[in-house]
Amino acid sequence: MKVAFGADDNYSIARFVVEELKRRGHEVVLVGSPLTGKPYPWPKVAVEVAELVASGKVDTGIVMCYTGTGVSIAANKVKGVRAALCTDAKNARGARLWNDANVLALSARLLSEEVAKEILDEWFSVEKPDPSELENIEFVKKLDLSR
Ligand SMILES: O=C[C@H](O)[C@H](O)[C@H](O)COP(=O)(O)O
Repeated sequence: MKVAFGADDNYSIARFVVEELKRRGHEVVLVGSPLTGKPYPWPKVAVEVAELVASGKVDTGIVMCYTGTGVSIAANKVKGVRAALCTDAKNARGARLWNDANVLALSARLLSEEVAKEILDEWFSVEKPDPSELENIEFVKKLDLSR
């Protein structure tokens, strides 16, 4: 898969996730600090990754900041993006299965290498949302609260 990855700082766990994605055979498009090594504002990281996902230039996106909250909030401002802050594998599975999430938000503060691998396992193993959730997912897709 083609995966956009962005982080606001050059966290060691960010570098680990990028290497893990490549090891799994994904093509990684880097946004922000893992590319430049310099701090990059979290809203910019999130919106740049989200726009790559919304435009279909990549298959999925991963955003990371210290808490994971800022990037998840900002990514969700981009129409067509459903970003989910996931702190463990079960929530990552739920986000794909029940929410059809297309951007994974991660917390550099909380994430260990072991949990990162478990989260990626689930994120990439769910191919389609649960049919029983399609009505809810479609409802969310149609939401446009911009005034
Ligand atoms: O939600 C925001 C993120 O957790 C940031 O990573 C955190 O605020 C640190 O950002 P900065 O390095 O700009 O202080």
